[in-house]
Amino acid sequence: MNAHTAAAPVTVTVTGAAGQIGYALLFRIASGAMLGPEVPVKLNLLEVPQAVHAAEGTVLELLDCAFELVAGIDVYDNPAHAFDGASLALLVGAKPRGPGMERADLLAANGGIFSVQGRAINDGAADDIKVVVVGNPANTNALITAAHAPDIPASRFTALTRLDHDRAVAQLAARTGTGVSAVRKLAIWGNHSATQYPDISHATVDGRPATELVEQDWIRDEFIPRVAKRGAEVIAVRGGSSAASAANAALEHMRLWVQGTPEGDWTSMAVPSDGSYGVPEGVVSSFPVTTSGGSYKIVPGLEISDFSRSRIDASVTELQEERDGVRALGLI
Ligand SMILES: NC(=O)c1ccc[n+]([C@@H]2O[C@H](COP(=O)([O-])OP(=O)(O)OC[C@H]3O[C@@H](n4cnc5c(N)ncnc54)[C@H](O)[C@@H]3O)[C@@H](O)[C@H]2O)c1
Ligand SMILES: O=C(O)C[C@H](O)C(=O)O
Repeated sequence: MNAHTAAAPVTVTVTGAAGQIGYALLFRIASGAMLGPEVPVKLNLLEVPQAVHAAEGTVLELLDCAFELVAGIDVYDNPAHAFDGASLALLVGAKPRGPGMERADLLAANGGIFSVQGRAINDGAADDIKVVVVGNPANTNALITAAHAPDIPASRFTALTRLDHDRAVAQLAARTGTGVSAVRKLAIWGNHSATQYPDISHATVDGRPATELVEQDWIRDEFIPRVAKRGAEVIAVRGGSSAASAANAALEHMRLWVQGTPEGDWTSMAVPSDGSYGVPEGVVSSFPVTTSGGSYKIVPGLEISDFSRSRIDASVTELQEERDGVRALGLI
């Protein structure tokens, strides 16, 4: 089957389309890297009015690629129009963190964006809508978005921690002198922030337990902080927040959610907790998940060591504080 005989196009809404991540993301979605080579896409791009012109410039380039799978592209500055009929929504548009800023600084600045978009998704998106929030603070922004979409199951509102997952895979592969494809069953728990817990307790490298291949000191003193603070490292070295790697991770998050995780592996997604692993229900926390048939499932029954418990609890406490913060601001 080729693009011309395939099913109806899937409407994909991308916010922040004129930004750095948007520029690294849109061409790959349009090429079929997210939904596969047989699924046409209709792209709805949302921007603030002052950036619509720049987004239209990106559209010119998208058209110049002559991607066979693109069934149409529209640019909007009105969320109600941009989310109309959307099956997939990648909420990227937000103000990024600059040097020296913590994510908490962004809560008030970005929170308002997500309440408006949640309402628009509630009112106009397709029944099968799946949402990933990329804009920071991503977990709490997903919480805000879901809170304003009461007619849609909260489980459809997720946040991006696949970037942290990929960073952790790359660090573990480098340390063990293997390729990234040898690494399985890594997990990111908690918040997409410096408190996150990249966990290799259950990971394997070429089928061997990762914990037998690396030292505990390295895990605690190098691996965890390196992964958890990688966003700040990129900002310091690059002079701007990660863009192409974030776009790649957002695409992978959606690709795996729609197409399923491979047998014998997991991904990490921040999802509204169902109470698993003692994470209070409703808190949007990262977990190891498997996906199949367009649904995800938190990996059940993992043994959690005392060390892991304290790391997970610390990050979840931060998420609860963020939730209290946005509640105090009237955003949920
Ligand atoms: N979760 C992650 O792993 C991760 C990784 C990297 C970056 N981020 C976050 O992603 C976000 C975007 O980063 P970027 O580098 O692309 O930033 P950017 O400043 O280059 O682009 C952001 C774009 O969003 C647009 N925008 C702002 N408000 C909007 C709104 N209400 N509706 C639609 N568009 C809006 C801006 O006009 C801008 O074009 C930031 O919040 C950044 O911190 C998250
Ligand atoms: O850390 C940031 O502010 C950007 C992003 O969330 C990242 O992890 O690279």
